[in-house]
Amino acid sequence: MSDPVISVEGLTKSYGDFTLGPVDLRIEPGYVVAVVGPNGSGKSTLFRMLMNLVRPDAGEIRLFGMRYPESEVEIKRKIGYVPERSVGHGEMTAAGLGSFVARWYDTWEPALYRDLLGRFGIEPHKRFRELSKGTQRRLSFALALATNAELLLLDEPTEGVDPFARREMLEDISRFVGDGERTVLLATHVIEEVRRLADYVVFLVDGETLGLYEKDALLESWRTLWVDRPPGDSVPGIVEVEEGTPVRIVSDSPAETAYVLRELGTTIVRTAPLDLEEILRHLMRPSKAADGAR
Ligand SMILES: Nc1ncnc2c1ncn2[C@@H]1O[C@H](COP(=O)(O)OP(=O)(O)OP(=O)(O)O)[C@@H](O)[C@H]1O
Repeated sequence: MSDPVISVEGLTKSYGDFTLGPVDLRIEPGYVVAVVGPNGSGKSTLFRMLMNLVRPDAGEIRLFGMRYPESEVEIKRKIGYVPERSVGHGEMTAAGLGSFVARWYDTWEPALYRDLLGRFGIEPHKRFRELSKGTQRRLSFALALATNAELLLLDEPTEGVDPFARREMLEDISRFVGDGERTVLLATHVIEEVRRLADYVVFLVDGETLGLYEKDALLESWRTLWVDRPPGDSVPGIVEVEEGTPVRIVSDSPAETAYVLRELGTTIVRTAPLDLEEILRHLMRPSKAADGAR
């Protein structure tokens, strides 16, 4: 069996009151995995540890079956990284940055880099600091993509980018993973990115992971049901009830919920899938409640 691209076990990192983890994660090649969580939930900290820019307090990271620090160079040559903030690029031009990054990667694609700069409207001889924030973001993205590396670690790559440019970037990511062999870990707040790109979703809330979900299975497993009367406490799977005519129910086990409702003589007027945004809101809720109870 081939090594997972990313394998993380018992990974923790604390900053004062904040603790990330323990995080356990196993990502096989060929998938796009979205890391979703509110501000300050630990997404960038996780990415920095995967890049060995921050040292974990405990736990183990393996990338392509290799470990830091002994295999740092081999690992980094297989990763294209868009950090949350690009540091030290200010005085360099897009052309200069391209030449600099190209030296590190056998897989660097100069034609793809030129094409991306052209499409993004980035003049090769302009300095990084002279570009708008969104354009700087797109340049960082172009640098990561043109590495043609096996793994992309994208930490909110479209932050500050306008909606048209964002759509183009999502298409670029889709093309990148097109052959099914490359892997992408993408931190994002943008539900559209999860919907359009992700095979799996990892939720991070206040440093805790809520597990790895298969996106399509997640979308299938939640439904809204409209019924002719309030459901009562004995009905399984109910996550939310909204009074009205009809009554609106959110269920995370719709088959069981519907079965018991029918047994009780309740009429189900209509059912519909739940959109991803609402599923995320429900999933993130229990951890908040547990926090409040502590
Ligand atoms: N170098 C550091 N020193 C002290 N605290 C830090 C440091 N880096 C991160 N933190 C803290 O760790 C927590 C998680 O931050 P992190 O940047 O990983 O979250 P995030 O999920 O990426 O947030 P956002 O969505 O806002 O980018 C925050 O409370 C942050 O203040």
